[in-house]
Amino acid sequence: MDPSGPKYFTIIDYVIFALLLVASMSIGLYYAFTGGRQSTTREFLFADRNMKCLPLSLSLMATFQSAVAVIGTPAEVYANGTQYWFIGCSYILGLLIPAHIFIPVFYRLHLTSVYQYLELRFCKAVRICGTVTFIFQMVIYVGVGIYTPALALNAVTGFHLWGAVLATGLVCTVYTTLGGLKAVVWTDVFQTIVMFTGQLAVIIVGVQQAGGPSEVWVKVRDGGRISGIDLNPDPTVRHTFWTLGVGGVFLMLSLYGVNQAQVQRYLSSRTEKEAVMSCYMVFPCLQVALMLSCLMGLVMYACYGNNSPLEQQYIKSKDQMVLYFVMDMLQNFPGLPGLFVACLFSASLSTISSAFNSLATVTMVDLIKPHYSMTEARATLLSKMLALSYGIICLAMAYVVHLMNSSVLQAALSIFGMVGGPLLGLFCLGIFFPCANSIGAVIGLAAGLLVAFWVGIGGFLARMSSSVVPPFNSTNTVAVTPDNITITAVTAVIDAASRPVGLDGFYSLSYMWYSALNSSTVVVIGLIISFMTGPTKGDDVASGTVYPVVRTARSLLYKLMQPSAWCTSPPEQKVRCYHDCTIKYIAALGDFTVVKGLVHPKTNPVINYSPSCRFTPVRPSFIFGTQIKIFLMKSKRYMTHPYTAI
Ligand SMILES: CC(C)(CO)[C@@H](O)C(=O)NCCC(=O)O
Ligand code: NA
Repeated sequence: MDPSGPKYFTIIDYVIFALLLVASMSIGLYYAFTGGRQSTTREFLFADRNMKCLPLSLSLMATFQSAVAVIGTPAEVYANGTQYWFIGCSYILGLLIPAHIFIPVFYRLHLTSVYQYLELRFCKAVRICGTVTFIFQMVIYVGVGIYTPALALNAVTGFHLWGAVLATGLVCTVYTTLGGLKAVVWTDVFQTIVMFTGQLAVIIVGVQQAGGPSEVWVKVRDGGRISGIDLNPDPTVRHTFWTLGVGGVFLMLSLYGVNQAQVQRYLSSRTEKEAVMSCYMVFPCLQVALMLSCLMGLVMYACYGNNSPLEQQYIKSKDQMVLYFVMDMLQNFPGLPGLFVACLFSASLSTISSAFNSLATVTMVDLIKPHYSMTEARATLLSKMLALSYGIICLAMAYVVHLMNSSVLQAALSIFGMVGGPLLGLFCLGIFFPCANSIGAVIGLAAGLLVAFWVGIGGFLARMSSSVVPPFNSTNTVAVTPDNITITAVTAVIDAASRPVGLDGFYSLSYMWYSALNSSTVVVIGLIISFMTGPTKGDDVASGTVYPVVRTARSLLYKLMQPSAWCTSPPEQKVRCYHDCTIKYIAALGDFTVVKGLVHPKTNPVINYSPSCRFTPVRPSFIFGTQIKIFLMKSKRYMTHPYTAI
């Protein structure tokens, strides 16, 4: 291994990199000139609402998997071992909950932007607050996403920094602007394949250079890089099972449950079932992505051990490790460095394009359309101009990120928690708490953002000041204390003394808890303010905007415990439903008759109903699902209460 100086790209590397950009552009152009030629907003922003589950799931994964994860995760595993891998546990609930709670609610409301939900459930002001918060979140995130690969590339290969930033930003802006969501999704698919291929190639060559898989295993095991599950309940420890596996669920919910970029994909699928399936399929894709990046960290450790290029001062930051490793290991494999750089840029392009498209959507749908009426052609043109202007704003943001300096993975995940967390809380307040009102929602969101920035910035400053005066840690103590017995005692004392208390304790909260903390703040403050200002009454909540948690749980429990109570009698009388929801059962209680059937009021509003029923008041324990209004065909009389549907 020759560790000296920066390595340079060969012509093949440049060609491979250029091919990636050309291919992505071509996909954009293809969708600009086929189908409806992107002439309607429905096509430009929702891919004609006709997407299938496989491309959607790859695209869903690609959106929040950027160069940040590709170079940040291996650097984390190299430095601190495989504890981070436990974030994979959070994917289970982090995808099941969106699939079965958020998708059904949003899909059935036929939304165009997820913030429209906030207006339906609360009011216009809440919608605008939500939209602005989202724009803020994505613009910062994209800044990190564009800048990260360019910086790493620049530091290690001498590739021009702002040239790379501009190339990514421009290519991405062009194909997003021309090809709409179809181009975004299909470039995501292509770019995901390039990303996986690049990572796999580096891992394979790396393992070979390190002397084979068993050698890698021995080295990482002896180097203490295989972490067992850490069940320490202390919330200030950066990575434990609890911070990653439980705190991570909230992070995942803010990304996969309520983020416009993802919800837009769910909404663009052909059917609700397909949307749910695509959410399920994200699980294996994310696990593969996580595995590849963790393995890369281990292989890197096997090659360098504790002799990291960072310590040898070949590079300046942890985030340059992966590219240094790639250039170092692959210099005798012309084309492979180019493939990996393509992998890195693929990861970022797929993120940036999704962000541009979703930003254009919300600006159009939430901020412009409700206030100015315009023709479809003008609206589409404006959407395209918006995608373009966000491209330029994000390029400017990349420059701001350039001025800050922290580990990119932690920075990105902190942004998700600090801005995405309060947004998650806002949606949870609406979906799970029928009593929450608009004032509660706005003040709750403000409180959540306030706490987020207080803890986030407080923590950042605290870390900055503590890194000036390096704190004692156990390794320092071992080095200076000759006697083993005193080591433990001294370490324990220092640990106890340095455990942060009071406000410092608050500031040292693990960044993996940010999403959970901030979303809970919004819910708690939102509920308190709602109760103080007069909670919303059940009947005043727009139908379909609340997820009936208690009723769903009760009906599940009921079905489990008393399945025989569901009896069906021959249908004879018609019942008409005037409610926009799917009805599976109509339970007419009193004499306990249940009619089974699947009804959608738009397509088939009539359901057969047994005549033996009398319309006596419902016993509360038998309410299943939302209440519906039904119409008796025979008597032409509206019955609003005795019938419920699930
Ligand atoms: C979104 C998660 C946390 C899911 O593992 C992951 O993709 C990740 O760590 N992303 C970091 C941000 C980024 O890659 O842009
Ligand atoms: Na991506």
